[in-house]
Amino acid sequence: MPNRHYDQLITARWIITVEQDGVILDNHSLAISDGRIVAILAPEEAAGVSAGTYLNLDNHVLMPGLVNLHGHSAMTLLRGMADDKALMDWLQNHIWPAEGKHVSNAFVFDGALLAMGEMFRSGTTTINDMYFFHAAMARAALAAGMRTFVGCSILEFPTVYGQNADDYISKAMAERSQFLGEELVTFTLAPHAPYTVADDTFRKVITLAEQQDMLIHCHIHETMDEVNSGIEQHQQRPLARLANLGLLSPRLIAAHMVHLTDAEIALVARHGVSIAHNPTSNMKLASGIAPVQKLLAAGVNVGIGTDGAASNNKLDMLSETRMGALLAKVGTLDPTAVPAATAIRMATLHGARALGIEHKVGSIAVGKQADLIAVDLAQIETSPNFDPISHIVYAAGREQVSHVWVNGRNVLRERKLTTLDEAELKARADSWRVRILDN
Ligand SMILES: CSC[C@H]1O[C@@H](n2cnc3c(O)ncnc32)[C@H](O)[C@@H]1O
Ligand SMILES: [Zn+2]
Repeated sequence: MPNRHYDQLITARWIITVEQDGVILDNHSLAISDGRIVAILAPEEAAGVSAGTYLNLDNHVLMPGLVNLHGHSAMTLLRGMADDKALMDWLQNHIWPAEGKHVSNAFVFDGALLAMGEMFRSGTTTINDMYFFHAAMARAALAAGMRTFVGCSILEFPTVYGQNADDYISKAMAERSQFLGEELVTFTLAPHAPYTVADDTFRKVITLAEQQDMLIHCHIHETMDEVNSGIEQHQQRPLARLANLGLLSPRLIAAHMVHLTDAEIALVARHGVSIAHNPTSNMKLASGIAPVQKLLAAGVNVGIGTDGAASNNKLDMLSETRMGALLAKVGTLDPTAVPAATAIRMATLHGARALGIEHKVGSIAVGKQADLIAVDLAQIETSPNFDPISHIVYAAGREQVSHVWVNGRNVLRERKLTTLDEAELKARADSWRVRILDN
């Protein structure tokens, strides 16, 4: 092999590529140039290579960055405000009133930066978000250096951000136009849920998404109440209503999908819908257990999300991956449901596939962007180490995430954020706490 020069050479004790379940590369190196993985080198190949920087991760797993497939980043500022409630009580009596008083450009910017700090420190490199004040969210993404899908919320009723569905849509498209061409930022259309969005609006969203080639991100079948009240109001289950409207397609990311019949699982499989599974939020709001094992068996692309920090209350994709594996087992009484390698694949490649960026991120392969994380396994909590894949899912904590790169840029180094000021993030969060308590 010719003695090539690369920007960075990262050598790790173990590399989990996620290209093939269960495969681990020992003591291999990744050569990175211009933010991309340009070579995966065996020890003897790496010996003669030169690079701008060298990093040896002797006790670490190097793996693709985690893709958080459903979140509301700015809701970090409402963390711990309303716990131990069911979804509708939580939303209508606590969260929506608080959002009505406090959400603004500044709230979204500060809350999103706080979220990104927390997400980097737990190994997330991509967030698929949905909230309000999208330009503030996009500015936060660029400041932090996080790959971000900015979901533009659409509802029928007024909030601090919009008056009605048309207003939400026109604001979304105007804000999107300011960020076209930004590699890290992609806008999506986010009709909130079947119970807050009318048929005509769903039709407009479908047309616009097709015209502008945008993804659609929507909460669907999160609770039994949602399904039952949908039947009362529309004489059909919400998913059937959405299918009749033409919403089901590969551009749809359906968040939650907890309550599904076997026929509905076949329906979403047939239409190529992706699902964002949010195990902790579904447990905490007592929404139920999504039929993940059946969905995977039917060929549905299921990724993992945290939901917002007001319903989780962590933005910790490593822990969420563990929860996804555990909840599948308890939900089916089958310990083989969602094994560790599958859980990792869901948290990485499946998320990337849902977002249409599987060709760029989600696994470690030559040609992909260097969205990577390193997890230090030389800790008491992960000793002894028979199987790094097992440890990533079942034993390691987010405290063990040592390094994170997005597009080859090192945004977390030895657990220190490089693009964000930790003291400033905490100070701003606390000043929001004071403001919220005063009102
Ligand atoms: C359209 S996104 C913003 C909107 O959604 C609310 N929200 C946060 N978490 C959930 C959830 O799990 N189900 C339904 N709605 C949720 C958030 O508070 C915003 O108002
Ligand atoms: Zn949500």
